[in-house]
Amino acid sequence: MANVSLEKVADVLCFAGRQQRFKHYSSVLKCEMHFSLFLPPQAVDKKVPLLVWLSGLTCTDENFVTKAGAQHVAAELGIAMLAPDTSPRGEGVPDDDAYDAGVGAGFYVNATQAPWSRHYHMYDYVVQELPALLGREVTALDLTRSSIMGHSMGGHGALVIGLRNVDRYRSISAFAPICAPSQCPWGEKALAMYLGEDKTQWRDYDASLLLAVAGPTIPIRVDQGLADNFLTSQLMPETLIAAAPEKYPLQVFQHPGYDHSYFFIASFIEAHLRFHAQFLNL
Ligand SMILES: N[C@@H](CCC(=O)N[C@@H](CSC=O)C(=O)NCC(=O)O)C(=O)O
Repeated sequence: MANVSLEKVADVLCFAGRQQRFKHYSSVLKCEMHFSLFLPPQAVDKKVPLLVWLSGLTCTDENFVTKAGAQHVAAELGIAMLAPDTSPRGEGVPDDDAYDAGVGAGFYVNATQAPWSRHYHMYDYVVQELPALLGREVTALDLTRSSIMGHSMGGHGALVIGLRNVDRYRSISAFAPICAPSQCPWGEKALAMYLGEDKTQWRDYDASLLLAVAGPTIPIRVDQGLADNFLTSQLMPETLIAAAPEKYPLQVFQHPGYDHSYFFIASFIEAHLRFHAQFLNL
């Protein structure tokens, strides 16, 4: 493996914990990447569990850190939070002019189609490379206690990654997730571009299709604003609800008046952290 050492580029006191940012070379993505990590105050003298946040289209690792207001609850609950970037970036990484493709829009897949397949392996980056790196370099983390959450494209990523790795994550939550990417314009465009036109190759990245055949159950919480302008065209929570096997532990909360923004996320992030804490702090 190439150089895997971490360079700390920011470290700020926040609710008695540390809000940190790191730079490293990713051998999976073949470029330099940044990620953000919040360590709660409890990490000073014991190992703490990890909650992974996956952001949506156009985001970097910093949107969640600066807009969601999650640190005060994470500090209280003793939970670390990891926010990766949303795609590979930098010189030589292919991009697209549109906001919903290429840089900032990695869709948490392993691309198989040129030119994307050289760098766009966000699934492996989140599931394999980052946990391995953190396990080696951040001794305060207890990675046997991990959960995953996200927003929109990142909600899709959290559902897909959690459902495909039930042995690694204890719970999943999502804000306004893309629930059926095989059937909505954002998903159809991205999956065709990254995985090709053969829709059988898309199944492993469609949360509704994965949930329909879910074996071991992993608790899921979804929150959706009803004034979200992407609700009917892109997100389709009704497809996820319909796909859930009977008695599956899926909770979906609908909120009149809330839109797709980080103001919605900030309004309910505490509920998500407390949901995950039930499983992480066992
Ligand atoms: N620019 C686009 C919409 C972009 C957008 O809304 N991005 C969301 C995530 S959407 C799904 O993945 C986001 O989180 N933006 C960053 C932020 O800080 O708000 C358009 O104009 O339609």
